[in-house]
Amino acid sequence: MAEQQVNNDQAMQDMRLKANVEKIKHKIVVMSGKGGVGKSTVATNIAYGLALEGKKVGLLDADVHGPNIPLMLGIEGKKIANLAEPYQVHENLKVVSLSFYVGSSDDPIIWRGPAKTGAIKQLLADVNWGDLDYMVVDLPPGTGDEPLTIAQNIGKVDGTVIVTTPQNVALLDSRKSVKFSKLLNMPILGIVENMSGFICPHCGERVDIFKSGGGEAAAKELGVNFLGKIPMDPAIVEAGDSGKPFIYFNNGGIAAGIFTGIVDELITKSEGKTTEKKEEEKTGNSGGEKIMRIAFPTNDRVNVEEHFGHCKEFAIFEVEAGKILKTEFITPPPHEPGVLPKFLHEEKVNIIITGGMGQRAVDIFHSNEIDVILGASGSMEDVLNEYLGGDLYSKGSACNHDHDDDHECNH
Ligand SMILES: Nc1ncnc2c1ncn2[C@@H]1O[C@H](COP(=O)(O)OP(=O)(O)OP(=O)(O)O)[C@@H](O)[C@H]1O
Repeated sequence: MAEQQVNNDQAMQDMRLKANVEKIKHKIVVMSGKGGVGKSTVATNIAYGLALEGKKVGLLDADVHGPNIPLMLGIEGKKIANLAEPYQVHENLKVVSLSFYVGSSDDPIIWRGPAKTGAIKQLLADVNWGDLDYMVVDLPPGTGDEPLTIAQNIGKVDGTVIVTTPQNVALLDSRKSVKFSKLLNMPILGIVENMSGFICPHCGERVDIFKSGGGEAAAKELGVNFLGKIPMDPAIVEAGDSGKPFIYFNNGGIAAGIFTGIVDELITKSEGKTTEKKEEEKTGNSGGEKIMRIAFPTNDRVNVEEHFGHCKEFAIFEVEAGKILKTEFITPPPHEPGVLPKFLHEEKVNIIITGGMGQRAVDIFHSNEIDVILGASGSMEDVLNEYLGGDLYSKGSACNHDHDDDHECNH
């Protein structure tokens, strides 16, 4: 009799769970081969980024042993009045963490497999998630009970995001997650290489403290998509500790741009289309396509000259909808502070791509409505194709000496 009651209860829970997950359009599962690689940071920023794009999002912190998400969202230790209601941290973002249901946040959670499985199923079945565009699930590291429970109960998943670090062991760490995703029929949305290089807070330049590119190489070798390299940025820790995710502050820096790019790619992959807002950002125009004029300093008409202030000429590529309409070479006036930004503004240039430049010069270009991309070297054609393919981002100054035009970083 008692056994039948248990079976009935389980069947009822399965029905509620199914009804709940059917109301969620897209599901993204964030996982990693090992701990401490920034999985929760990536999951939180993805969820918040989707919410900022106007999507209705639920973030499920399924990391039974180290639920960090409440800390990152400033709701650590908050008591939930009604345990069936998720915590609303933004008008578009609801959060549920296992930490809501245990005593102190300092208490270690020691649960065995069946208890973990039961708790996660309950969060899916009995929390009032409502209609959602996305559910983002932050899994504990590895491939244990929790990932299995999620994969078996959440229904069709858009895919997994695998977070790793830049070192060589990334391949080893990612392999298990890739295998696990494939075994459970979860498509892989891509690998994120986190803590990849360090962004100098003084000049914004990227320094590769550890090795770089492990995650990217792992993606290549495992034949899966690479979503991007997120640098180590002190602002990410500060944001995490302040209770608002990094993407919320979007400081216009490299890491913020990469996070936003990842969110964008996930939307494209999940929904098969780019957001209208992003299209506008790409074209700079809410109507038709905008013609862009992209300038490179050059001395030989082939390669990018790293020092924009001392180039013989500027190559200007006129581009529309990713196609080069024309190329011209113009001779600049003698270099004096402020002269070249004004000159290029008059030439209707929108973007300058070069090797190095001081912050003061960058600011003057910005005040002349010209975007600056730094760290470029080699053939202009390759760099332009990288830019048009969306793979080029500003890496800070490419040169490692002080610029006469006020590059002041002394790291
Ligand atoms: N790109 C980054 N730059 C600087 N700090 C970062 C970055 N990514 C994560 N961190 C910091 O590293 C710490 C660990 O990150 P996080 O909790 O996201 O890792 P995790 O992989 O989820 O860990 P766990 O194994 O406990 O689940 C946090 O303090 C976070 O703020």
